[in-house]
Amino acid sequence: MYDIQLKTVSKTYLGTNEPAVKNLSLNVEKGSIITLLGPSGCGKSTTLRLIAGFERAEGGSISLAGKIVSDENTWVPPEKRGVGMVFQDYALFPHLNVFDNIGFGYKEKDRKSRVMEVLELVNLKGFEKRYPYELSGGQQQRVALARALARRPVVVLLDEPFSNLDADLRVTMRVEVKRILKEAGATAIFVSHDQKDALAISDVIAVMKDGVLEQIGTPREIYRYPENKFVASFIGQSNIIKGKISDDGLSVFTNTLGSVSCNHSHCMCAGEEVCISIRPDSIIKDANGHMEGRVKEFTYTGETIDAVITITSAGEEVDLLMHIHPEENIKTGEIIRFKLLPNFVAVVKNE
Ligand SMILES: Nc1ncnc2c1ncn2[C@@H]1O[C@H](COP(=O)(O)OP(=O)(O)OP(=O)(O)O)[C@@H](O)[C@H]1O
Repeated sequence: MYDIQLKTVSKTYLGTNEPAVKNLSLNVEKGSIITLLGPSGCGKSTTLRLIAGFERAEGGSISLAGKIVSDENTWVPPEKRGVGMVFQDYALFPHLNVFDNIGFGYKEKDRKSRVMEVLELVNLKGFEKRYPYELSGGQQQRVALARALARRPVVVLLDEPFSNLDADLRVTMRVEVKRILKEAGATAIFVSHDQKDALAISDVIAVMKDGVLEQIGTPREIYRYPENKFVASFIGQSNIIKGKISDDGLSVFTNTLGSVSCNHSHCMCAGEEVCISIRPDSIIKDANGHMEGRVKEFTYTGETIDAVITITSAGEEVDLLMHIHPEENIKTGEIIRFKLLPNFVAVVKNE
């Protein structure tokens, strides 16, 4: 059962020529967390606003919990859609304490017990009398989430909820927000331009570009089998190299790396011009490796050494980014031998 269904939804803002969202179709299963991921201006927030009812689509239909809330004949206003929103700046009422922020607009008989229930869910029991200015960023975000969940919404929409948090807290809150949403059994859509947030929190990632859905899949599918160059480069680091599918269809011939075995996620024909996406972790430094490259530059990050090596073959040069164990000592100009592991080598469309 889908809690959220978008069918060929489009939206063009007044005074603009290009649609912000073009023919977008999306199904979100009940209880799952999906992230709309993409660069600035790709239409993520517009999609969220269309679902919430803050914007009106000019085509297509939107259903929440099986009921149409927007199509050419139907318009359900935002307050009747059963949507809980968490904004980037949390949008808490500064003059209300935590209890009243969470219970704001909630008029059911169980107000007190419901507020206490969600306070417990977000680990803020004992904070009910504090005001937003007396809370840390992470605590404010928990209050915003508790407020969104209090009314038992059909779906929770979160617009860049981690962007105001510092790096450490961001990592903690990813785990915490996921736990809270899962415990509440909520169906949620996140909007993010941060691939790490998306990989960590989502059951499904929908990658967008220029108002169009480029690829949708689990974090593993998206990372391992990117369908095109944009997705490969946007999610994680990737080396993109041109090549041609071999006659048996099992590998790709490249000028610089020779024949490379790949994970084929898409049907490719022998002789087809493609690209391969090689994740840096697939390039393994190995004294017995059958390929070699010269270290062009490197950066020590603590967890790894990010090294760019130049491979020269048949008069062609290509730079590859690889990860080297941080205990290793490498020098610029040094020749290192390596091998390629096929795990994170994927064939992507050459477009
Ligand atoms: N109210 C508006 N009027 C006109 N154009 C708009 C309006 N809101 C957004 N746009 C345009 O629609 C496109 C999509 O914007 P949107 O805010 O959905 O992108 P986004 O992916 O959420 O970006 P960001 O990550 O920067 O928030 C952009 O080109 C933007 O300039």
